[in-house]
Amino acid sequence: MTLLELQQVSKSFLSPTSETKALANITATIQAEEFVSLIGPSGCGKSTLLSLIAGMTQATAGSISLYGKPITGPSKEVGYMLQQDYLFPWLTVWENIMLGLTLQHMQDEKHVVFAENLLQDVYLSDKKDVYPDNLSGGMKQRVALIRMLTSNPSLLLLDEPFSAIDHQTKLQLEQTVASIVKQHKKTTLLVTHDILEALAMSDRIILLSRRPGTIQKIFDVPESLRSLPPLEARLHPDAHSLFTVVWKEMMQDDNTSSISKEARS
Ligand SMILES: Nc1ncnc2c1ncn2[C@@H]1O[C@H](COP(=O)(O)OP(=O)(O)OP(=O)(O)O)[C@@H](O)[C@H]1O
Repeated sequence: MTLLELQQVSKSFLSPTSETKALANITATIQAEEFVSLIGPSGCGKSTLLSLIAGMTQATAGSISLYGKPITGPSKEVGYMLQQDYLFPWLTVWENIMLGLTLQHMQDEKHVVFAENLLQDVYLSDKKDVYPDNLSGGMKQRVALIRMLTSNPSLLLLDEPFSAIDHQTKLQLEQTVASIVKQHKKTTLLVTHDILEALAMSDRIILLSRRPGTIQKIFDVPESLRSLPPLEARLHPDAHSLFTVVWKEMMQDDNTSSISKEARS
């Protein structure tokens, strides 16, 4: 079943003196319960695409629909999580989580119990009354994850949620996200710069070209990786051979990006 459909989506940012073409003619569909990663060189429009799907900005051309209905603004059906947690420092963990529900008028018993269970799943029940300043970066991201999940959105948009934390915590969080997404049958679109992370977590990987971002290539992740938890998938030989394939494709388009400069230096 198709959950998300993008038809010829383009986005330009206009200023009085210039126009930045961020995305051009993006056409793609994402099926319910699919996990898709979005990769591509810096500035190719990955975050812009997520904010369009989240209904935070409007496309310049084309259409985006969720369950066949056009996206016209933010919706309860779509959860959005960024690199930084944006927890309110003057609220406790539990108050931060409840705020999300209150703002969406969803503070009923069913959702409160759901939030309590999720908090338990990520081993943070004992941190309910703690303020964010007393949490590690990984804990803050887990709270932000639960805050997003409590309203039970169908589609999760994750914009580099693991990039601001240390490597060990990132690997643990990948495991947590993968298991929650599977257990709760979510559809997920993840923006990442980490090709191995994309291979370890996804069913498909969409590679965007450099700006204006167009779909350069879509990779199907083989069952040998999809059947494994991310930590094991990262270590599988297929992940390493596919890494090379994806990397080469990325470099074909992008001889001027910071990544290729780094690789050549
Ligand atoms: N609000 C805005 N106003 C003007 N230009 C913008 C705006 N948001 C993004 N852009 C531009 O659009 C292009 C795409 O930006 P975007 O942040 O989507 O890229 P990205 O692929 O997510 O980059 P990165 O991987 O570095 O996070 C960039 O050139 C950026 O400067």
